[in-house]
Amino acid sequence: MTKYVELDVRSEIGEIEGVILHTPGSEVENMTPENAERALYSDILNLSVAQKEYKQLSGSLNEITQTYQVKELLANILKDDKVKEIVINKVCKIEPDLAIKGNTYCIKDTLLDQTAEDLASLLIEGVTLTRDNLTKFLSKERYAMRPLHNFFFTRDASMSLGDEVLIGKMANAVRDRESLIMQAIFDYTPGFKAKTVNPIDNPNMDPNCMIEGGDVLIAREDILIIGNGTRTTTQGIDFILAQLLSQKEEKPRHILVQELPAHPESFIHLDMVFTLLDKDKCMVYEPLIIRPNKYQTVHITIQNGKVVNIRNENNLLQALKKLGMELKPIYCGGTKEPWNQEREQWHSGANFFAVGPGKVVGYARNIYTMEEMNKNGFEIIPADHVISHKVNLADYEKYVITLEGSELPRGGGGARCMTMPIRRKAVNW
Ligand SMILES: NC(=[NH2+])NCCC[C@H](N)C(=O)O
Repeated sequence: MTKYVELDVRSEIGEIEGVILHTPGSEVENMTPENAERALYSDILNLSVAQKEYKQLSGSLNEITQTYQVKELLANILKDDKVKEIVINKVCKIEPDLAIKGNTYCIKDTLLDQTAEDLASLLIEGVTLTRDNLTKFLSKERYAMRPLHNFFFTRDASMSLGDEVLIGKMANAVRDRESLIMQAIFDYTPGFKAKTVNPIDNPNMDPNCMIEGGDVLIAREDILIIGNGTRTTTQGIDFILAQLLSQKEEKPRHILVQELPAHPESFIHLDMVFTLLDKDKCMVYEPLIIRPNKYQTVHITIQNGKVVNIRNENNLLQALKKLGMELKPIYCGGTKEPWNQEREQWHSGANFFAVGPGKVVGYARNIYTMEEMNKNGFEIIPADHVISHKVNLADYEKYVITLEGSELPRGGGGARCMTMPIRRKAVNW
């Protein structure tokens, strides 16, 4: 690592100055139809195609900003034997079978014996079960320690909020090790300056507390928009609320909560139905965000360490407008056919990652969404043209860099889900 980075993220759209990625590896293929659901997948990805598409994301982001890879960051901190021991002990705390001597899955000593690089790979890709006794031979499990199938969605297990990093309290145990790794990276990487906040360190944490980064959007320095659904519970949002209250700021701050449907699974996070694109534009899945429906929008105002108001709003856009943020919605799947809206939302068509105001990354396959973006002044630029320097991004005021996206969306997310920003420039509102 070359320079010292102070974490600082106070919007969704400020010019990006650093982002954490994880290139998908063998962990995304290592599942069977039987356990794909347990892995939180609707299908099994083809790794070579997924990696080719992923290169479009990482390659174009490399042209724009400093990128970091989880595996390299992890290997780097594990070089310190003390950190290595702390990390392994923490992993064994959340996956106790790994440390119980005589237990089928006990591999703690094997983990301790690894070099930093190998350990980093094993912690992400998993450790297969050595079938050296009858129980292990007959076991239906392939892994002693399971792969982290979802880690290329780096958005979810940790989130930058100002100069702090909130560690995700994952809804599913299969993703818990991701949070642990991200916290270790922020706590021990000498080149990062960031304070981590982890709900599980709070002795009074509500057992129902769940928070994932796909649900937490920073609209403006004083406005958080948080999805409430299968991945982030009301208790999780109350944890964030309590954090903000403890800062006792004089200036009012706002949390807008958007309730999400539990089905289909493409509604898992708020960023699958709503993302910010520019100072005055956002991407919406219209049936949920704009059209009247039973899913509530709640506005919480806090000031001087107190909740001064909590009320229902008609919808997210109206609530934002009252706070002085008037956003023009661009429709995922176009304006005409609910059929196309549904299809493109399913393929993460609403999930855009902003590298600056009016400069975003998304999937090319969602052609009706792209048509709408184009109508709204965004130039459509294939990632390959950025990587091969066929275009100069500085020539465009507003653009979408497009990733092919036939394989990656089958993992259940898009460009925003695959990026964990750690630093953005202030927005000149
Ligand atoms: N921020 C997001 N929308 N992330 C998508 C994560 C998808 C992943 N398969 C999961 O179920 O956890």
